[in-house]
Amino acid sequence: KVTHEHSEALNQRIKEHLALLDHSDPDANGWEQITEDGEMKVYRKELVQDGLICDPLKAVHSVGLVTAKEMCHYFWFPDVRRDWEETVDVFDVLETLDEATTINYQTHKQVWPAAQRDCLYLSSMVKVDNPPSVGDKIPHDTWIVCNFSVDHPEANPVSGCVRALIEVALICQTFITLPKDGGPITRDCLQCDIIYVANVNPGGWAPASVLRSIYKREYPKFLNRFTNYVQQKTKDLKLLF
Ligand SMILES: CCCCCc1ccc(-c2ccc(S(=O)(=O)CCO)cc2)cc1/C=C\c1ccccn1
Repeated sequence: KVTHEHSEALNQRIKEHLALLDHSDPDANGWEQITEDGEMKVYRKELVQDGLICDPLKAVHSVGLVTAKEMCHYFWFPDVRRDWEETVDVFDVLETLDEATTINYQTHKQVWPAAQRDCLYLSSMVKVDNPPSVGDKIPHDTWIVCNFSVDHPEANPVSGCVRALIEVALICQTFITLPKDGGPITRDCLQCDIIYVANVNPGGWAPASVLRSIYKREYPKFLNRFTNYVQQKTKDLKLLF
């Protein structure tokens, strides 16, 4: 459905990201694993565009105790962004397009000797109906958050920042193991499978070594910190489907 000027672009990106649900073996297709931490595996591809390091990043993870909607809600919800984001300085919502879509402006902490980066992007949370089912596991529900760079007349960029361009998706699926005793579904029955992809164009020169070490260090940290945050935030709340 078209509700705002970016609806078409959003729907197109969601379609492309859902192709990831075919769980094509990340170890294939040229993905190089850079981290493994329990259920979390982080992959990258080496990609240079116009002399800039634009390595695609993909992470797969599976966490208990939370639903796909909870994971996507806390990833999308602007009011809690500072609770789990630690590389962001300035964060503003420039426009709210609908109850699940905002346009955000943020700056990232400068990493010497590169110039500071900022991002101006649309962020939308969408429930996926009839997702492609994979193997024999049937997901209870599938949610996606898409963050992608857009222009906006009201952006008041922090001077000195280089505009980074992002294409990010967080896809979450809830799997439920019904309790043996036929009792109610509790958080112990939940498993949330996560696919996170991030394509960041730094928008201008930065040393390859600096960029690649930032990504190798920061993505696993962010995924661990964010998933722990959601488990803590939801542990005494009603399950949100
Ligand atoms: C010289 C430094 C160039 C890189 C700067 C940078 C650009 C973009 C981004 C970034 C990373 C994740 C998203 S998101 O997943 O949409 C969540 C919303 O914030 C949006 C933007 C980060 C960072 C810099 C650091 C960095 C890199 C990974 C992970 C964490 N921090």
